[in-house]
Amino acid sequence: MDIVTAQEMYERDRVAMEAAGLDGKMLMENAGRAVTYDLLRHIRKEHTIVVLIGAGNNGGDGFVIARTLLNLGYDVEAWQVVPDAKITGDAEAHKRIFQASGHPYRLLKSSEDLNTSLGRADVCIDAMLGIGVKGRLKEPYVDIVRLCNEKSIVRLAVDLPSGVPADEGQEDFEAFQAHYTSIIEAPKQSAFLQHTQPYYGEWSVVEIGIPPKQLPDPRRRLWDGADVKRTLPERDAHSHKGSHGKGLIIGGSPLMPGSVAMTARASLRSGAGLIAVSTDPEAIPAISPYVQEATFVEGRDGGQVPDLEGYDGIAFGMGFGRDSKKENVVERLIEEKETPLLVDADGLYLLKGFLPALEKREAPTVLTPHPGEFAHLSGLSIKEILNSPFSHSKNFAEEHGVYLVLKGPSTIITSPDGEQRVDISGNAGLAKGGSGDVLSGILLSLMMQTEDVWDALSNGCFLHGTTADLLVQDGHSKVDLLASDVIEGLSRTFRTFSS
Ligand SMILES: NC(=O)C1=CN([C@@H]2O[C@H](COP(=O)(O)OP(=O)(O)OC[C@H]3O[C@@H](n4cnc5c(N)ncnc54)[C@H](OP(=O)(O)O)[C@@H]3O)[C@@H](O)[C@H]2O)[C@@H](O)CC1
Ligand SMILES: Nc1ncnc2c1ncn2[C@@H]1O[C@H](COP(=O)(O)OP(=O)(O)O)[C@@H](O)[C@H]1O
Ligand SMILES: [K+]
Repeated sequence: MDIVTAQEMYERDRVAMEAAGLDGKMLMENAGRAVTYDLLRHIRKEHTIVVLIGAGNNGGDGFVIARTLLNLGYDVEAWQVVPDAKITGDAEAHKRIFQASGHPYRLLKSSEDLNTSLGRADVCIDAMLGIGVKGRLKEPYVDIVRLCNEKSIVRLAVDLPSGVPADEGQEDFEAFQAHYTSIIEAPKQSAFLQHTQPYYGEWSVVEIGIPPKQLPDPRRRLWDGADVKRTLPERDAHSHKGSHGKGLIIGGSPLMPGSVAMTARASLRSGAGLIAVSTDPEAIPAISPYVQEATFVEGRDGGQVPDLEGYDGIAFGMGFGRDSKKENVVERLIEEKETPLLVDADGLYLLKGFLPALEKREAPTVLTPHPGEFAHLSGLSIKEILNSPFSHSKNFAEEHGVYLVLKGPSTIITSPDGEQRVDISGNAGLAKGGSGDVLSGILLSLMMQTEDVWDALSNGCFLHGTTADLLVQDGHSKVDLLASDVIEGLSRTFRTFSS
């Protein structure tokens, strides 16, 4: 499923109109009806419903929704919150159809009247502003949004909660706080940002008849279970351990043995053929009982670099420590340019001074920062990153020729040529030390089992988050879930998603 900016959405509407001959009124009818039937999942027959209708095409959708609900016999009060002169174009055409159907609407004169109406209602449908919103809300919307947000009422939004910007990059806004949003045609960037996503509540997307084959590709999409089923490689019946990749994991230290232990175990649970660990010798007794299938390599005494040859993939950095005396390892890893390399955690701190050297690498380089680590690497602030994660990830991945996995509740995976995939699986149970180490192990393993690193990374993020979701649905809670539970839970996820 594509993820779009407001501009890209307008382009889609234009394609539908010009290339396919669907006119704006048809699209609005389709949108309003599709949204109505989607919203009905949250409405009961005995509910009293207020539909709030704004000045643009989002308001036009509102007239279609109000009419459809009234036609179906629901108890609806349609409120036009702007003067008549503001309702123009397709929205005006649908207002006329609404009136011709014999339905009355109320015109907002004072927010007091609306307040009384909202006080009686069970459900409020926000069809005031959509992708056309610019800057902070102006009156009358500010007042209305505040009234709605303070009422104990089911709040449903059409396309976007009014006031939420469609695109990344805007942090100063006030908005309708939806419990559920019915998104038209494609999710907008703001459905995935930490500061805007909570306004959507739960959401899903309705199809409105725009012909998919004619659409420009935004090179930005949601990666879902169907994508995983389609792309996860099958394990060949005639394979041997060498067929599934020999991986090296460099990390861990006497005070942080668990990190590398979990990366190694997650890697093996995700199908890697062989895993070798390079760690401080003092850490080995803590690691080996947890992951008996792994072997250990020599060469971490006194800052030595282990032998890097003969591996199908290397993961570096988890629990490694940030002592700059260990930077020689980073230099050597970058030189090993034909082996795929994943860098996480402390490795990302040590990598910062060597970023320009990354472009010499021939095999894929994968960086898996959370926003704090990405801030360190990029020199941006965490706030800047959270505000515009799509564009900052894209710029960084293109500039340094790397795959960037920017982790968070929505994880954005960017390829060196700037294509982006978003994984929204997972839950707050993963917000715990160790989750990232497990993810690195899964990613290393999947990278070694296919030629397609891009799919491997997307699938790895999805399997990691989905495992946490399945565990929380059955047996665990978000409170008790541990990173090591996710490793053991992978069995079930692989059974579900591999063919
Ligand atoms: N064919 C199509 O295109 C289809 C479109 N569809 C639907 O249309 C929606 C997009 O419609 P849109 O472009 O009319 O924008 P929309 O969000 O309704 O708002 C525009 C109005 O908002 C006002 N306004 C802006 N900022 C403001 C602020 N801060 N505070 C206050 N007011 C502000 C602005 O005022 P102005 O700046 O002009 O004074 C203008 O009057 C889209 O989300 C989807 O729901 C579907 O029906 C499918 C077919
Ligand atoms: N609230 C959340 N919802 C979904 N996934 C989350 C959430 N919090 C964290 N995660 C996931 O958990 C992992 C955390 O990684 P990271 O921050 O590196 O953890 P650590 O370094 O502590 O192991 C990432 O994959 C991230 O996407
Ligand atoms: K809206």
